[in-house]
Amino acid sequence: MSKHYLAIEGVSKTFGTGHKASCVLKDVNLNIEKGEYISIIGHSGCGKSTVLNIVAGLLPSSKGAVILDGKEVNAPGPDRSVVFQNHSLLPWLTVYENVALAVNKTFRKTKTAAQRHEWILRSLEMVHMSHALDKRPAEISGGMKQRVGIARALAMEPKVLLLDEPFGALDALTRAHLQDEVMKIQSEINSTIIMITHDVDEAVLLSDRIVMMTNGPEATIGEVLEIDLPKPRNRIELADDPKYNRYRREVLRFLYEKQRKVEPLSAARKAEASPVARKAAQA
Ligand SMILES: Nc1ncnc2c1ncn2[C@@H]1O[C@H](COP(=O)(O)OP(=O)(O)OP(=O)(O)O)[C@@H](O)[C@H]1O
Repeated sequence: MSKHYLAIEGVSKTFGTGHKASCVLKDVNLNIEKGEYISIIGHSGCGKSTVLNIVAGLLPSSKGAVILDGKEVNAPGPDRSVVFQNHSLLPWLTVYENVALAVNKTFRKTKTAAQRHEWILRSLEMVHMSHALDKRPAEISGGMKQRVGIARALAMEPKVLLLDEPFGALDALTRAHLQDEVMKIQSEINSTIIMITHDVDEAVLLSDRIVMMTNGPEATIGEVLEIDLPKPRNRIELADDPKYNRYRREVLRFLYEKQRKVEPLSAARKAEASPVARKAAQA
């Protein structure tokens, strides 16, 4: 049995069968310790969400296994909660009720009604949403909805919090506020987090390690970068920190030099690139 808190062991994933089979992930291996903040970064379509969905138990792997705290993951469970880029709150329930739904289900047998109520209030307080308990999702901003989604996910006290581009749909300022809040919450409750991001600064700012994925098909982990910066981290101070900038450059180098994404050429650009077309243009 794995001695690590979370182990992704030799995970491969093929979608489809026969001549339509496509091997998206090949032999992904990663060990994560309790309280670690891991970011997964890689070009669009390489398989980041597939990894996250396998850890969440939403997708089965074709080969290999995910072991969480000594138990193999085979299905979704309350020990892993997921926050997606676009909030998944129920529109007919209030902020309080959205969190209550998860809390009442998870702690039905282990907490009294009064304890559950306190817990819902505390979870919403952590993300500064106590002022909007009775509002419905349509009455609050995108950033606030994402806060409630995070509160709901944390309220279930998962062993691992899985964040799939949680700040991706937010404007830069809201994004920065929410990143700071997540950093603070993580330092307070020591949660184990796996986050998918496309944002290099976000990855360096928040993570203990950045997992960089190669391009698909048959994507796997190319490099893992340890971020040895003291916490709590301050985005303004780090902007001039040589170590921070070196980490940033290393991720950028991986993405834009080592794993440069070659987009398929459009018909027009292909024609432009052909020697005949170039000659014709020069004539
Ligand atoms: N259910 C599915 N059936 C078939 N192919 C799938 C399925 N889910 C994902 N794929 C394919 O697997 C590949 C990886 O997809 P995935 O969503 O994991 O990538 P990603 O790195 O998260 O992309 P992005 O950054 O754009 O969100 C893509 O080519 C996608 O089309």
